[in-house]
Amino acid sequence: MTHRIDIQAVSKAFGAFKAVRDVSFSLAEGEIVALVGHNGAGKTTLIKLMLGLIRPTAGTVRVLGGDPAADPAVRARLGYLPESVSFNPALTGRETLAFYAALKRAPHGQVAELLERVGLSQAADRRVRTYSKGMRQRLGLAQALLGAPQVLLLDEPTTGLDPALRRDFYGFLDELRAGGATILLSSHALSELEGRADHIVIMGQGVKIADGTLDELRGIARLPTRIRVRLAEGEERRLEGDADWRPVNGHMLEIDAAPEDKLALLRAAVGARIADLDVTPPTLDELYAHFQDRQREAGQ
Ligand SMILES: Nc1ncnc2c1ncn2[C@@H]1O[C@H](COP(=O)(O)OP(=O)(O)OP(=O)(O)O)[C@@H](O)[C@H]1O
Repeated sequence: MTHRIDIQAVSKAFGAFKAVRDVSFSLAEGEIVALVGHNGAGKTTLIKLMLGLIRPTAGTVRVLGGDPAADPAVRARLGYLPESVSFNPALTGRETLAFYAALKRAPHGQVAELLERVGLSQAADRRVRTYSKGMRQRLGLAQALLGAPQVLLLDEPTTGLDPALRRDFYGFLDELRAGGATILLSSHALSELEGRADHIVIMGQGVKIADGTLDELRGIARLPTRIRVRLAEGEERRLEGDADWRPVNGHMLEIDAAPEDKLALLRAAVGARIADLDVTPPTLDELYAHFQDRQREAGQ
């Protein structure tokens, strides 16, 4: 598989402070990767390293086969949406994008095309000061897409967007991925990443503490899956063969199933007369808390 981004044993110190320590991961073509971690975990530092804005203290950062800090041609093929995007409020959306197109030496024709693509055509000639947060974020994304980049680095892109706009935003990222773009997005909003990121890199205090698909992370963490059943009318308040089911709300039973017990417990549940069944695997929030606790216990 071709790696669009390859980070190998990268450390970055600011003076005596080590913001990133010995981090390795890679991003393949057409992949959406989420970089998650608490405030100060090192996410923005990693993005700046990928953008070539800063150089690693140790290790190598390769983007599109080159060194982003040394090769302007590599940087020209990257799109970046910063964490807090601020535009000149006196310019219109169209003027703003034309300004960035000139800076990036992107064809001027892309301005109208991208405004259309992010759904801002109607508002293109209005001043940015009149834009809502969602419209500004879409203008930011249009700016990141100038020059048709193969790699997009998006720092907290959905902060401040309402659920409908977030859905639109992720739909848009799916379209870009289908076109072959590689997308890295940093986020605190873990729940919204489920089912959206192909791959998750969890950072904690400058160190990578976990890395994998959601299923892989679940496999490593071995957290229980919650099974909840509602028994059919008149059924006894217990399930055969297991005393560990807890009664909930008087008419339901619940159990936290270890991965190896899950199927047997589900069979026991569907073998009884039940009216309903819910199976909830560990969420990304729970996995994140688990990996953070593990890191704390390891005293890193
Ligand atoms: N130029 C710098 N000089 C000194 N320390 C820095 C510099 N840039 C970042 N740091 C420190 O490095 C650590 C990692 O910061 P970074 O911005 O990468 O975190 P982050 O994961 O993006 O956090 P957030 O979610 O709050 O944006 C922080 O403790 C920060 O204070």
